[in-house]
Amino acid sequence: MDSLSLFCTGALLAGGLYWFVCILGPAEQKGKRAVDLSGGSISSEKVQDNYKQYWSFFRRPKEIETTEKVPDFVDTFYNLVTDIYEWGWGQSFHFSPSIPGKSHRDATRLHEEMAVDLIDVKPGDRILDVGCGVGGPMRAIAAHSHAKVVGITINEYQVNRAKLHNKKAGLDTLCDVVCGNFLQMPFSDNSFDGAYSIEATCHAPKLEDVYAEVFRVLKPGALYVSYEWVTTDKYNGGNPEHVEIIQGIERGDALPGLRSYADIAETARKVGFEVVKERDLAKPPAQPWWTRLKMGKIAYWRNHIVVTILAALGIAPKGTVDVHEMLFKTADYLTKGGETGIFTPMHMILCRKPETPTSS
Ligand SMILES: C=C(CC[C@@H](C)[C@H]1CC[C@H]2C3=CC[C@H]4[C@H](C)[C@@H](O)CC[C@]4(C)[C@H]3CC[C@]12C)C(C)C
Ligand SMILES: C[S@@+](CC[C@H](N)C(=O)[O-])C[C@H]1O[C@@H](n2cnc3c(N)ncnc32)[C@H](O)[C@@H]1O
Repeated sequence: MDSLSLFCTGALLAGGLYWFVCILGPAEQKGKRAVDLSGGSISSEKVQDNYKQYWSFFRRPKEIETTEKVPDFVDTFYNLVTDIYEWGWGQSFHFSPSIPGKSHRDATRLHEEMAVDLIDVKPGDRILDVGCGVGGPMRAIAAHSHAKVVGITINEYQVNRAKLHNKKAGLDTLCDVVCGNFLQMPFSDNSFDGAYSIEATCHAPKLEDVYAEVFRVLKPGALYVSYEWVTTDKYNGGNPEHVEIIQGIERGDALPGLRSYADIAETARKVGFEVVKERDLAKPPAQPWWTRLKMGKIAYWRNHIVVTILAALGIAPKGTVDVHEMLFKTADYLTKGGETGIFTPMHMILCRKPETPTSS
């Protein structure tokens, strides 16, 4: 090979590698790098076992129905997926409607700001983020509203990630994060001026339990908004294809059982809330939320190769490949859920805690 063809081959290889890693690269450029993928709070050698344990819950559905076991199962799930989510999606672990001409990052931020705008918050108010993840929404909401946000998550690894991100963003004076169970929150009665939950309460085995806790900690007159994962009126439990899609979503997202849209307002009223507004934010004119999942398909293949190589080299924990594969399949089920219209991740409910207690 003469030196010119050697140079051209080298340049092509380098260009290809650059395209593969950087241009095709992760959805979120800042934050997690592939070489830092971990099993959250699970030690590297136990990731594979924990993944098997996660699946064993679904072989014994009764276990998932047992309320006390669910938070542990959800905690294990988030140890397994948090780094992959951050690496491939960003710091906000939720969907948002696509907005023509806007980036995913902007569409995500607008969806988060809408939540805080709905609960009518003033600068300096103390508000609660129920199921806060690594705090993407919390930071957008604090920066937009100047309210003080307290987030709660069951996963200790997420608490540490969220605190680190808050500090880096210079928002640690406005944002605080607590490790705890939203079914039994470590906060006093009547202590928050508002609350929101973004795609998190779907992990509660009984929605009533988490709504009752939010009701307890809110001040009278305060508002709570939630974006719920639900099946829509198009879902037909007698259709095997529908059942397969919904089961696929439940298994790949640590859900003890998806609820119907019709259960949400009923549950809110049952715990004492007044329902101010309820709407599926995915309905037209909103643009599809699942296009981002579909568009990322080539990057997911690239990620699969990267994860396989890193696990083979012992850089990523064994088991990361299985977790990644599970998410890959989940993305397909979610897309089908969106395309058929039987599922929405953004059924919005806005509730108020009455000024005076209602007699039951
Ligand atoms: C609200 C929840 C999480 C919603 C979403 C943030 C996540 C649901 C499915 C996830 C993903 C699927 C495919 C992954 C891909 C194979 C990988 O290469 C990069 C990360 C993914 C895109 C990942 C990112 C987060 C999701 C979109 C639930 C849990 C209640
Ligand atoms: C899909 S993530 C959404 C996170 C965040 N709202 C966002 O949009 O980025 C769901 C969150 O709910 C939290 N969660 C689930 N069950 C919980 C429980 N019982 N108590 C506290 N947090 C819980 C998870 O730990 C995770 O942080």
